[in-house]
Amino acid sequence: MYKDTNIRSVAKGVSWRVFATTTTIIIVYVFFGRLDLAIAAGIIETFAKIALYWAHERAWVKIRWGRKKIEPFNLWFTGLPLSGKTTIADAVYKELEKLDIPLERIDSKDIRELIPDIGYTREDRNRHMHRVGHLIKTLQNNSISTVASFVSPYSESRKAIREMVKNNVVVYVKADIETCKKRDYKGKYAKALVGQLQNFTGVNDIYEEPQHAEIVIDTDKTSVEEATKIIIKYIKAHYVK
Ligand SMILES: Nc1ncnc2c1ncn2[C@@H]1O[C@H](COP(=O)(O)OS(=O)(=O)O)[C@@H](OP(=O)(O)O)[C@H]1O
Ligand SMILES: Nc1ncnc2c1ncn2[C@@H]1O[C@H](COP(=O)(O)OP(=O)(O)O)[C@@H](O)[C@H]1O
Repeated sequence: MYKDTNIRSVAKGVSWRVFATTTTIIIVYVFFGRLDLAIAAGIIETFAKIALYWAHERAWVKIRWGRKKIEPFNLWFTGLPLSGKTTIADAVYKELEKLDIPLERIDSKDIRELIPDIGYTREDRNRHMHRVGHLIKTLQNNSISTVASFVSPYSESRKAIREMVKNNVVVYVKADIETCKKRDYKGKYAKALVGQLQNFTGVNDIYEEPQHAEIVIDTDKTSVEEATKIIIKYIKAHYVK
């Protein structure tokens, strides 16, 4: 959130004066044909109206009436490991930053570093999701929208998130399991496939496909750029008008 400072109000007063006073000088000159009168009117007006503009602007800063609270949304990226959640969510976040709305990026790796003692059993993941939901809810209370990316493989935890937060937009980042294995730059599938990782989604744990996702991105057919455009278009149509 940003707050208009005093100096900004003064700068606005000065910049507006350049336009407005030039107009006044032209009008006086056109009507009276006297340049001395036009310049005198311009000088008096400049000083008087910068002060009046500043007072008017600062009074309006204090008035709440007519202000609309920004409605926060939560973009929730779900999908198999290496389906492309982080890549697309990062690109979307970068675009959303340009809209100048209060925004936070929440990625599974950051949260798992923040809350390290959590595993990958169904119970642990659901507990983890509940904490993340609480975090998003707290941010939303301060009008902060979120771009969150988590495997979130179980329908019950996605349902819990939907119930906890406002304006939840589920983006199902879809990729064939074979595609994900090929994208394994983290070496996680390789480890899971030889039994070094337990409860690894897609190998020895299930991924329950979302049935009611607002947006589905098939990354086998859709590029990161195209996916970003689709998601930004949705957000602009529904939340940032
Ligand atoms: N069993 C197991 N052991 C070790 N590492 C694992 C395991 N399962 C998943 N992963 C990796 O952790 C990432 C998933 O974490 P998430 O917090 O998104 O999962 S969840 O939403 O709580 O289900 C996920 O990372 P991403 O590739 O970023 O999705 C996985 O690479
Ligand atoms: N269409 C696509 N959408 C998203 N990622 C893609 C796509 N095509 C290839 N990739 C690659 O797949 C990998 C996905 O990794 P990442 O975004 O970390 O996945 P996740 O967060 O789901 O584990 C990246 O290396 C990315 O460049």
